[in-house]
Amino acid sequence: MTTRDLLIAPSILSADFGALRADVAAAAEAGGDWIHIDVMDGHFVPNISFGPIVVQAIRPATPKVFDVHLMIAPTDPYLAAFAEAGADVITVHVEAGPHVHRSLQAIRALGKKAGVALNPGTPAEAIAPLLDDVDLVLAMTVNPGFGGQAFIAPVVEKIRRIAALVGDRPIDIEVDGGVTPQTAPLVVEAGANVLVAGSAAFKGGQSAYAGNIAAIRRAAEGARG
Ligand SMILES: O=C(CO)[C@@H](O)[C@H](O)COP(=O)(O)O
Repeated sequence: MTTRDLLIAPSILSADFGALRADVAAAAEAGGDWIHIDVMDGHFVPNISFGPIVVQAIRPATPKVFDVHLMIAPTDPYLAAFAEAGADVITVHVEAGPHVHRSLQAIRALGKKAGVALNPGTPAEAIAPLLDDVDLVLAMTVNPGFGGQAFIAPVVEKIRRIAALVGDRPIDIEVDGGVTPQTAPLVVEAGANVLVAGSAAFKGGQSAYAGNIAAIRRAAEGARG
């Protein structure tokens, strides 16, 4: 995985759960660079999605990077299971527990890329003590738990501060929530390079995925100059 390349990561929360492996394959073939996988526990966020056995079940769909976003607390008892299931990047929330360094170091010890996510209300400065332990920072532009929510525009300035804190370190800056061809240029201009898109990628059925992903990429590339 190359850092700071522009990457589009379809979020399978908006996929067809009745045919999930085939829909993941379709999103990858349609041009998704990473596959974004939202894990929710009904405790850290008010929704429940799936666990490591589903990640394992869809792993054969594509060799592309599986970007697993854990919206669960606690995280540490489950890290090894997600690594074994086929995650390539594992992201934990800074708000999910008091020992985030321990979680990030455990992810790297499992041979995986370590990400830290920030809810919209968490200041950018929360990443400052973590920069030596992360490969990715995920800025949520919705409160996590559901697809199809409205983009929280004030987070764009926070992304700019995250980019300044990251500097030239090889750390990806990912944005998730309400990403569309309209909002993608805003977050890319602020410094993001990995764009997660759920409803905007999966709308219209499989025949539309390639056009949906290309539209987000085109809009984002325009903002990179
Ligand atoms: O993590 C989440 C929601 O908690 C996201 O990954 C959503 O799946 C994004 O969906 P859209 O806002 O793009 O529809």
